[in-house]
Amino acid sequence: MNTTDNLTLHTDKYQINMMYAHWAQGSLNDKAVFELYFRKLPFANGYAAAAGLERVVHYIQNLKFGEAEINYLKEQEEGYKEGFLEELRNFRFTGHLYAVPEGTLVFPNVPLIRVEARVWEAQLIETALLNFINYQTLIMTKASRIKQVAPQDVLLEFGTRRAQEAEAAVWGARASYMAGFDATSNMRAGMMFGIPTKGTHAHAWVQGHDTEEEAFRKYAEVLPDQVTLLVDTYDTLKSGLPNAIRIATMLEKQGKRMNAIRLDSGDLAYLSKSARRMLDEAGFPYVKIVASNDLDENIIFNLKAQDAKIDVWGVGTQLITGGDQPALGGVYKLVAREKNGGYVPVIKISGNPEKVSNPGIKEVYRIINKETGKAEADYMTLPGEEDIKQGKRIKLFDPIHPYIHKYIEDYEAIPLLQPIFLEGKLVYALPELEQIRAYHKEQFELFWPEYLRKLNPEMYPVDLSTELWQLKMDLIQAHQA
Ligand SMILES: Nc1ncnc2c1ncn2[C@@H]1O[C@H](COP(=O)(O)OP(=O)(O)OP(=O)(O)O)[C@@H](O)[C@H]1O
Ligand SMILES: O=P(O)(O)OC[C@H]1O[C@H](OP(=O)(O)OP(=O)(O)O)[C@H](O)[C@@H]1O
Ligand SMILES: O=C(O)c1cccnc1
Repeated sequence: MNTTDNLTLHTDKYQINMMYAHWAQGSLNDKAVFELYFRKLPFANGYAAAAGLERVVHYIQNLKFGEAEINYLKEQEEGYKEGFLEELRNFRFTGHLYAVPEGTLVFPNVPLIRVEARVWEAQLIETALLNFINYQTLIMTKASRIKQVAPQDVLLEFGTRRAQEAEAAVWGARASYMAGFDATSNMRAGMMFGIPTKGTHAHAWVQGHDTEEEAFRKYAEVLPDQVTLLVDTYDTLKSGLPNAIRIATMLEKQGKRMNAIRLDSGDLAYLSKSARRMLDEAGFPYVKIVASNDLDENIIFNLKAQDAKIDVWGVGTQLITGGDQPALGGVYKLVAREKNGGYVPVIKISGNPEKVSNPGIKEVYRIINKETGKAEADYMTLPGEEDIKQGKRIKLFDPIHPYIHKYIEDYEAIPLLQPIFLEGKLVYALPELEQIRAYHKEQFELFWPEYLRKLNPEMYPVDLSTELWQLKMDLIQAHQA
């Protein structure tokens, strides 16, 4: 095996082949503009939470074809010529990259990233950008849904053992934390990102002793300030709880308080209520109840409806894998290309109206109604449009049914895309994780609850300016002709 930390070849072969063809026909320096966006929200949610930018920044900064990469390319059946490989030796990202900050609530068809670069730079990075943004945005959105059903409870990310490999585990842990999870069980994620870490113990600890009580006692002797006992190895109510209560009693004699018990099987509503009663009656109202076992936002919501007495939720598989939706379908599409010294907009036509791309380089604004303080729509324009910059009256209309429209005058237009790299130089100070978490939380204030609810949310409007809409119609017509 040839292991490598260099992600430059973390791309699809067709990107390299297109780069080669651009080199061969002499167009490698032509500029191109690509936008990354998704067309459909995951989990039938009303919003997604943007994530992945930090990983993108590190990736772009470290792009470099080293000798190992060049040698590997030499072995390929395509027979790439030496001149091309020589060009790759000098490769670095020299373009502009704009992005929506991590933690922003985002909606279908809004560009999350815009890349303006030499065509072969822009082409190379497509695969990795989609890989990072699709996964992290998916997991942050899932975590955000879970946070919504248990906003006051403690949420622990337990997914590593079921994650789609190691990098997914740590970046998924980070995405969960940004969405409002309180800690992760993954120590590497804790070390890499400064996320708080938490852990209880496994069934193996109990099975590895002669009795459950002995296992609990030994654990409490070694970690008296961190005692959370897993009570379901043999019989939750008949054995686990009475033994845990013995340990809580022992700890009190030492002037200490047991943290919690953990339930990991059975009817979590019934068991948590029974456990709460037993703990309270024994004089331990402060001992918390942790639950785990294939939880997701729907089960947690249901357990709360059943008045389950659970304070802390450990969520693994269903969070870190996306559960009911294993991938976000974000795409990266060419929207403009250099021709005769300027940019010309391009479009991708499809029989499915939702798949027809929005042409041209676009600015995206979140339109906030000043009277209500709430977001009215996201609004995409072509770069030169002045009305929005001067705060003049704009028309908001549904791009598929344009007769549905209204005008808005008293608004604030917040640009969503921030410059991250300009001419290859990083111009963006990556925010601290805590800042992203706080920013994500604030985002919810901007939206009416109808757009945010977990089940059957209203669709938040994503509109085109009249000029942009007209350009799209003209290009569709031109192609049909
Ligand atoms: N009261 C409840 N209401 C709804 N769902 C519940 C309730 N209690 C547990 N669940 C969920 O139902 C599922 C039960 O799965 P399963 O039958 O595999 O668990 P188990 O047999 O009790 O435990 P295990 O297989 O881990 O020993 C889990 O996803 C769990 O979170
Ligand atoms: O259920 P999740 O949401 O994925 O959370 C993580 C699970 O990992 C551990 O289980 P373990 O690997 O020991 O397997 P088991 O409990 O399913 O037998 C833990 O006890 C949780 O049940
Ligand atoms: O700390 C725990 O209880 C834990 C961690 C990972 C997976 N399951 C449980």
